[in-house]
Amino acid sequence: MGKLSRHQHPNGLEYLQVESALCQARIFFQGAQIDSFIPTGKAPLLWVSDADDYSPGNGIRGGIPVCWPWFGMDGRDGFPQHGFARTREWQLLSHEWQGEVLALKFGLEIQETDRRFWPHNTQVELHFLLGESLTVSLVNRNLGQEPVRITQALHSYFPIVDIHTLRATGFAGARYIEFGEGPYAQEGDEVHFDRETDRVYTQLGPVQQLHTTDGTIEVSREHSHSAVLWNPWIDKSKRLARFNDEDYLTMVCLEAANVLEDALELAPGERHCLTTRIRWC
Ligand SMILES: O=P(O)(O)OC[C@H]1O[C@H](O)[C@H](O)[C@@H](O)[C@@H]1O
Repeated sequence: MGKLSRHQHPNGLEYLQVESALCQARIFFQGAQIDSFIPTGKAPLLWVSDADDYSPGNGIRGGIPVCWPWFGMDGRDGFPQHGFARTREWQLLSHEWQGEVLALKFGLEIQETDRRFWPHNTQVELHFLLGESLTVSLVNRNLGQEPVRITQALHSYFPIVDIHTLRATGFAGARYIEFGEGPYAQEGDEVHFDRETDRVYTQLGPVQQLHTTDGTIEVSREHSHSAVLWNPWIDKSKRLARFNDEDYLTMVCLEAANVLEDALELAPGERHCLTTRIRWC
């Protein structure tokens, strides 16, 4: 059995450290945000900016921020981009070793001050399976009497060595909206990067690959037909908080989502589980 321990970052945030025969991982209570996952004998599977100081109240620039209960801008005054879940404290509900695989469950209690953003009676949990691969599930339950609409994403940041040589595959047949325009039909199966890319894909198949010079990362999704593919390129990198000007060279985001026509419409009593699985292959 591996080891699970609780620590505090020098700047205040508390986190869980996981060490097992299969992997090492670090998960912060703020946002239930994993910022490091290293399968044993392999390179890190998640990217995080060294410009981030892990100060409380900001989402960490890397790993997997949870965008919930809306993705992007809600449009209403004062509603934060990508929802509020990524900057709130989550609670650890359970941990269970399944051999060398660790299962962790976190829950978010909606505070009174957040009721203006989210007056609905829902339950949200984030589940991790930490083994040779990383599986993350965002689980929603509608406990109220009215249908609830949610848009969401597991905003995964990946290390890709060099954006100029990255090939992202698995996009054939999908459609995307970019910078508010489209939908465009995806041409071919592959995406290359030579400019700012901010695509919201729909009708997307369940598995994509990121081919880097260090190996191929496979990203698969369940109960999700949409994903976001993002690299800020040169100009936007200069404007982003907790991000170095050159960081765009070594990261890409491929975010398992339920957005646009793939948004959740949860009927009373309904449960939905968005899952992403990430591994070197
Ligand atoms: O800076 P953040 O609020 O974390 O957002 C980072 C990025 O998230 C998504 O990928 C959006 O599609 C981008 O437009 C946005 O810039």
